[in-house]
Amino acid sequence: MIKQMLNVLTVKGKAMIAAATLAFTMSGLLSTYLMYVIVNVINQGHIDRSRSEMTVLCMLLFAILLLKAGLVIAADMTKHFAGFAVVAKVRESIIRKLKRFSLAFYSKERLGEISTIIHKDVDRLESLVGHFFSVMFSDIIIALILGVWLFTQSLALGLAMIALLPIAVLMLVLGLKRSLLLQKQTNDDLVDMASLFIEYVRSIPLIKAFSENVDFEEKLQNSIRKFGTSAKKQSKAVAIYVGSFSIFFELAYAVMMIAGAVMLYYDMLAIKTFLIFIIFSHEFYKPIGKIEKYWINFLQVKDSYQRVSKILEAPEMSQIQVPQKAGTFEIAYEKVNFAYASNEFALKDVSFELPQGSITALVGPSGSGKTTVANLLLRFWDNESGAIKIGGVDIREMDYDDLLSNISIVMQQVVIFADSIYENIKLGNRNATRAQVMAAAKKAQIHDFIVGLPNGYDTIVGENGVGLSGGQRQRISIARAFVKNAPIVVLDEMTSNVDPVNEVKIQRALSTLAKGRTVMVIAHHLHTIRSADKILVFNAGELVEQGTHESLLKREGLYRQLWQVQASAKEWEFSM
Ligand SMILES: Nc1ncnc2c1ncn2[C@@H]1O[C@H](COP(=O)(O)OP(=O)(O)OP(=O)(O)O)[C@@H](O)[C@H]1O
Repeated sequence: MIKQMLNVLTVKGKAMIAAATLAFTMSGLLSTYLMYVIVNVINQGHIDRSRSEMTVLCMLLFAILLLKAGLVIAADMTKHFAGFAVVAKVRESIIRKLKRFSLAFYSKERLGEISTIIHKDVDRLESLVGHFFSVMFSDIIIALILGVWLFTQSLALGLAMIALLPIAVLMLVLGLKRSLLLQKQTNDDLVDMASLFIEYVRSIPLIKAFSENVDFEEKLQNSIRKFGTSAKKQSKAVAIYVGSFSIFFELAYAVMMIAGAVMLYYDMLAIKTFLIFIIFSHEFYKPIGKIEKYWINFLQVKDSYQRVSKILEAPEMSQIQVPQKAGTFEIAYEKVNFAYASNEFALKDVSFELPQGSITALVGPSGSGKTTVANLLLRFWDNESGAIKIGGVDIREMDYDDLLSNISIVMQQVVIFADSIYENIKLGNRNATRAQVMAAAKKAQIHDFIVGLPNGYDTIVGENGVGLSGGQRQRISIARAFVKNAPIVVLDEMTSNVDPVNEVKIQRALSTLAKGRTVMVIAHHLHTIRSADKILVFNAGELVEQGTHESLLKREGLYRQLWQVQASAKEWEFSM
């Protein structure tokens, strides 16, 4: 696992960990050397020596202290740099990967998971790989060096020093394994309890409206009790194994002391050697005493590491080696079949064409597959069979960034970032000048609104900024499409009601945007797309009719029915 985690690091990161380990090791060894000098002084009675010798000794001690302080500062800095390098590298890799997944990857649970990974898991990796590794490695190296040295001082006392360690470590490992099993149960119970709490909070309005919901509350209380019981069971197990480990660990030291005292009594050991063992065995025992801490850290990070690896190793959307470019921008769907993994819905043998520069509307009952058809063009998902072509080139043969650069998207749910309006529009084209952004906003009918804001184009919107209405958001999104100036536009018409002024502005902006481009509109209000060049009518994943508004009305088909339903709904609205 250590090896896998180190893989997260770049060569530079690994070098920084090695440097931090070296600095910590040297600093630790200097501390022991300092102690050794003092032991020697006490043992050999140097106190009576000449003044000049004492001065040299004091200066040596002082130099060692200074060097040690310098090393600690260097080690601390490098370990933090290594930590930052981990965070930056992992987050960058995740961001790069996220863009390369098809949308099938992003289920609702995944979104929560990704956010946990980016925030919590990467930080944990940082703390372990960056901070913990160097300290742990140096503890082990120091212990090994001191262990070997102590054995050369006295083999017998060395053996006494380690006599009980295997039992202590065995107790600890067995206990930790049991705790691991119990931890899984505790975690499962915690997840159950948390989900029930979320469900409870979400349904509070319902619970308030329909008297008390005794059953639900009882379920919640049971889950709290269940979690409490498993948490207690785990704490008990942990206390028992930590306790037994401590007993054997302390006993190991006691055995060494007793053995040393006996050897001293029988003149088998010099007092200085005994003194050395008493002082330096602490450093030798240090990493063993910290095993539990290391283990717990590893367990926490293991989960985080696995979640991070799951993302970094998840299969990406297929990328072509020698990408092709589209020269023209007519679109063709040829016998396209596609199904989501999670439900029955499927697009069946869908074929149609969108001539370059024309407006095509996708209509049909809710759930008939209009959005799915549009999403396939953006390769949010890949079709299973058939082909989608732009200018005769299969979109899977195009470079993905190139494909997206040819398409502007105006969706219903407009994502506004917590930034200035200017930056939000510029998102459509990073190279756009301020004048181009303003020209786009004018064409999108949003310029007047923006200049009326306190800081004009520099007003911060989105989270913690100025709020925008649905209509204004959509016009920002249209402005983004204008600055992007892509030859293809995919448009999801708004279903929610906007006020008549906003609606007129949006319609005007969209008409300007559509000029000279190949436009695919997912239409919900049939009256807005009457003048489209072509209307494609979908039903349950199949393309059932296509033609102009007039030609489709003449046929006694689904379009006519939908038209009549919408017309009668309007009449009903007026007669209310
Ligand atoms: N991400 C998804 N995962 C699984 N199924 C999906 C997903 N998105 C849509 N579907 C399903 O595919 C079917 C078609 O959905 P789609 O959004 O394409 O229809 P639509 O015609 O655009 O509907 P609406 O007019 O209501 O927006 C629906 O049954 C829907 O539940």
